[in-house]
Amino acid sequence: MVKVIANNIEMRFGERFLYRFEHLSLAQEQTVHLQGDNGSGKTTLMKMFAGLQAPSAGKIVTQGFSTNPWWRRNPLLGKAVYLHQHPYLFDGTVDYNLNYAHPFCQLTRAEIERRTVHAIEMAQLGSLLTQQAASLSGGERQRLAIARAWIMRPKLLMLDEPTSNMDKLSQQLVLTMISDLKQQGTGMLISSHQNCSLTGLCEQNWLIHDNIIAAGDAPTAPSPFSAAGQHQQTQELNYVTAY
Ligand SMILES: Nc1ncnc2c1ncn2[C@@H]1O[C@H](COP(=O)(O)OP(=O)(O)OP(=O)(O)O)[C@@H](O)[C@H]1O
Repeated sequence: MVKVIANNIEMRFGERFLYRFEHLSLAQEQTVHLQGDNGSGKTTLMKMFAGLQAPSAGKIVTQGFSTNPWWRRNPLLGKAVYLHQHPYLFDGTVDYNLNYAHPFCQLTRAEIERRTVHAIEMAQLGSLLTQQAASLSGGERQRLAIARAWIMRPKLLMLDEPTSNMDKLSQQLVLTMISDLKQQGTGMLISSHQNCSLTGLCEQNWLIHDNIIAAGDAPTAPSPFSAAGQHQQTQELNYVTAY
């Protein structure tokens, strides 16, 4: 079981103090909704859990990942996938972007090919395969980035505002891919300001407020596939920080 554990963390950028917390961890088979106002530090937290940003103080350790190659100093890089709200796509076609990650997948060639065909279907990218990725709409870019991640079947996935700017159809397609990854055991940290189509999948909630991060169970939600999937947060949160 793969796990990232953050202990006694403090995060600031110069004079800008974001938060302190004692302990938070993200493991496979765990799905967390990360909430907070603009600028509260959601992206920063996800980057820390993906090994892309070092905390100002404290320690982030990992469990269960394969040994790190000598040339990669950070044990998290390349193992936990972070998807930005405006995902980075490579110059080239949609097809090229879908195939780009193949050499980094720890799956057999046949399995990768099978998953690629399935991802194209799920994200409805079939008619866009020869189109330049740079010319895709915002929603199509997100679908492509999530399809690319789905093919790799990461152990941990950070999704930064994954459904912002998406219409209902794109949200539904992304929901199908993310639900599928959840069933396959991928641990996920999903950020959004409000409840969205994906938050019904989360069993935990981390809320950034007043420079602390409160962790608690997410309220029981109706199926995210139903029209009433966008539920209200009502449950009280347990504060895990004590500063
Ligand atoms: N590399 C950096 N250098 C300086 N300040 C930064 C850096 N990265 C982020 N910040 C600042 O830290 C704060 C938190 O940024 P972050 O992007 O994590 O917030 P967020 O909760 O994801 O915001 P939003 O909901 O608007 O996307 C912001 O005030 C931002 O300007």
